[in-house]
Amino acid sequence: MNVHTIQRPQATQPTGTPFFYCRNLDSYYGDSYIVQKVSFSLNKGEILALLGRNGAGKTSTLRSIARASTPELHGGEVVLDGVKLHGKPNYFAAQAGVQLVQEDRRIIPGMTVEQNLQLAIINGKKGWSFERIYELFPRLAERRKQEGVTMSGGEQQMLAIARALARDVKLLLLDEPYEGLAPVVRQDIAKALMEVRAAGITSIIVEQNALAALHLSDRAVILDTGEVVFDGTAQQVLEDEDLRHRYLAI
Ligand SMILES: Nc1ncnc2c1ncn2[C@@H]1O[C@H](COP(=O)(O)OP(=O)(O)OP(=O)(O)O)[C@@H](O)[C@H]1O
Repeated sequence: MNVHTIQRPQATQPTGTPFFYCRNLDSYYGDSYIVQKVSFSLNKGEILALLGRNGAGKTSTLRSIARASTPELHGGEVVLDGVKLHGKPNYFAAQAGVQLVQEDRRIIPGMTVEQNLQLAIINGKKGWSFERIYELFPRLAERRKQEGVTMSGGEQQMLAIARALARDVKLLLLDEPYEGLAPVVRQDIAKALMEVRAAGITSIIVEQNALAALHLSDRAVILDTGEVVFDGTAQQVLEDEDLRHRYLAI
């Protein structure tokens, strides 16, 4: 499948109470004010590309939404499916359905693919069955008895996404899912993410390869020095050369 030709419904700005929103997020590393009044919202089942140059604050925003321990969220609201994630202990976000797939993939050494999946569901609500996950990623099915860290980068990325799906994920946060992957493997990941989207799961993708992310996404938010400078559809960014040049250098 060519992701460039995927037909997507027209993305719209959420009206009423959106499925997900963050409002005026303020996050700090120590005294450094990094995420500055970031706000955006998403409809259920949409993919949002969170873009910007190096150091713009993409990963920090993603981590703030996931309520990771750093950067520290000092202010703002994060609401998913009507549930407030701000003002709660950090672990609550995962319980409420936020899953962050980090750039380094975090596959547990010494464990097989299947053991990595089993470990993911030891605590908390279960999501997709292993059968359904293996249908999405046949490569993982073939390698279920193989030690996870001995697989290729693409297969490890599949396992990292699979672990999130094994949990009851409502908002999938992907930090650089294409990092270090060959184009053909990126296509496999893109195809899987479109299937995840078709299953109604909402995703936010941070990706250096902005064009690839835009072709996959409904919506786009661009950050510059920790602030939102654009919030609209992915199509708008694809069509606006000035905008792309100014903030994404593409
Ligand atoms: N652990 C940290 N401690 C202090 N400052 C940090 C830390 N992590 C990131 N920063 C700073 O926060 C700012 C935003 O970084 P962030 O990683 O969120 O940007 P990014 O847009 O994801 O960049 P990249 O595309 O290069 O990964 C940068 O100035 C960075 O140096």
